[in-house]
Amino acid sequence: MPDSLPNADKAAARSGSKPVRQRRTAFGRFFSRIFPSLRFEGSLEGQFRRWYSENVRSRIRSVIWIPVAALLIAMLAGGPFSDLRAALVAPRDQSLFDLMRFGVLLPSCIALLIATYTHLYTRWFTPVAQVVLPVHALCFVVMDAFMHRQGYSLNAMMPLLTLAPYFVFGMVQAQAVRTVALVVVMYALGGYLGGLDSGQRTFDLVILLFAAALGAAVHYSLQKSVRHSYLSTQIMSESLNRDALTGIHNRRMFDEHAARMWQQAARANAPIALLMIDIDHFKAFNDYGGHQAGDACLVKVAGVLNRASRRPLDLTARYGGEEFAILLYDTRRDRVEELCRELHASLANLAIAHPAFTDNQLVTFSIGAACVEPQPERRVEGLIQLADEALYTAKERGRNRTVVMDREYETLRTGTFRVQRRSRETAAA
Ligand SMILES: Nc1nc2c(ncn2[C@@H]2O[C@H](COP(=O)(O)OP(=O)(O)OP(=O)(O)O)[C@@H](O)[C@H]2O)c(=O)[nH]1
Repeated sequence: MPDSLPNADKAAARSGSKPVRQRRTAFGRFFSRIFPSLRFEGSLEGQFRRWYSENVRSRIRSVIWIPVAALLIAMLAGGPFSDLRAALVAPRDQSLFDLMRFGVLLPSCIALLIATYTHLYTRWFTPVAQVVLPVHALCFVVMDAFMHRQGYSLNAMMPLLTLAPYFVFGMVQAQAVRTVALVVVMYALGGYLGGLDSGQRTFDLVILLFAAALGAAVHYSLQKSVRHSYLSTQIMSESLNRDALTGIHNRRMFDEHAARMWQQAARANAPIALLMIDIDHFKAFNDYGGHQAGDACLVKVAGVLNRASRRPLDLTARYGGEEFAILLYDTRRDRVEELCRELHASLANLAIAHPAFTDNQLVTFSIGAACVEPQPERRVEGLIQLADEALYTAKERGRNRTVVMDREYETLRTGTFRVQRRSRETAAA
């Protein structure tokens, strides 16, 4: 898919529908040239947002504690410390003021704070904060107008509230800009309804818009660098788990995934299957066709095998050299046998000629499959050993075939197969 396509067109191309032409104004085109969209393609954007919001969770929590603590102190000061309150904030009619502070600001801050400690945070925090912050803006401007009439000013709170969506609440650029726009609209509306002096209102709005624009520019460049480092970390960890030649998962990923799947299956009483696949006579392929042709053959075989692991928990990996492994979760013997037949047929369809044979013989592979129900007292090494033994048997029986083992697992003793294999090799020699 060409990189020059806009995101919407790429998504449309993937889904097979007609591309949606985005109509942009000249200003929109000019703006997007200066600030290109930071959004990632497809599911990566969702992954990034989840990662980012988890990353800023504790920071958000610590910051919300500040207004919660301040408002709780102010509330206490209204009871046993009323003289102190009179000395600090002295509006004569407290009822509206207290309604805003203790009826709206304090409960909503506490709700947000609690959310940061629970599982609700992931799904609900940002949408709720996008509503709560403009409501706070409305409260502040009403309090502002009230304080003005009393001869006090609260203006400093508004620029802080305008910057909070960018730098405190862990929102991505579009969410923060939408929230800040609402904060400014609420301020203008609240200031008008609250009867704030029009000169003061205009001055405050200019300050707010300035803070909003400055915040957006700084947030944009911060987001750019955060996204950049996220992407490099993602690419690095992906390449750590991928085989450089074939692009499928590598041995390292296989080992990690096998151990995790084993534990999961033991907990869920689910059967799992491991297929070990080894290309037949591959040394001869290299010797006659050359290493480059051998590499190309490995890539094609990996492509065939990779199609076998479509479900989320299944995995195809290059186990080493010309050997591959497929792990299948919750899969029984009959399905394994069917899948192995399909794999042999798919490879035959590719019709890769074997250069070592003159009679048009094609490249084939042998499959050793192990089907077991993991038990806590057993280890995943037993599964690998059983599949390995099945593969060895398939080779021994003439190659280009599948051998499935399952009951042997009951009597499996780690290490014994290798001993048996060696003694068989000695007897054959
Ligand atoms: N081209 C290429 N060859 C590789 C690669 N990794 C391993 N090999 C070759 O794979 C061959 C494996 O040969 P053997 O283990 O003797 O097995 P075989 O010839 O396939 O014999 P059987 O498995 O018994 O059918 C060796 O010649 C390795 O050099 C690779 O990345 N590229």
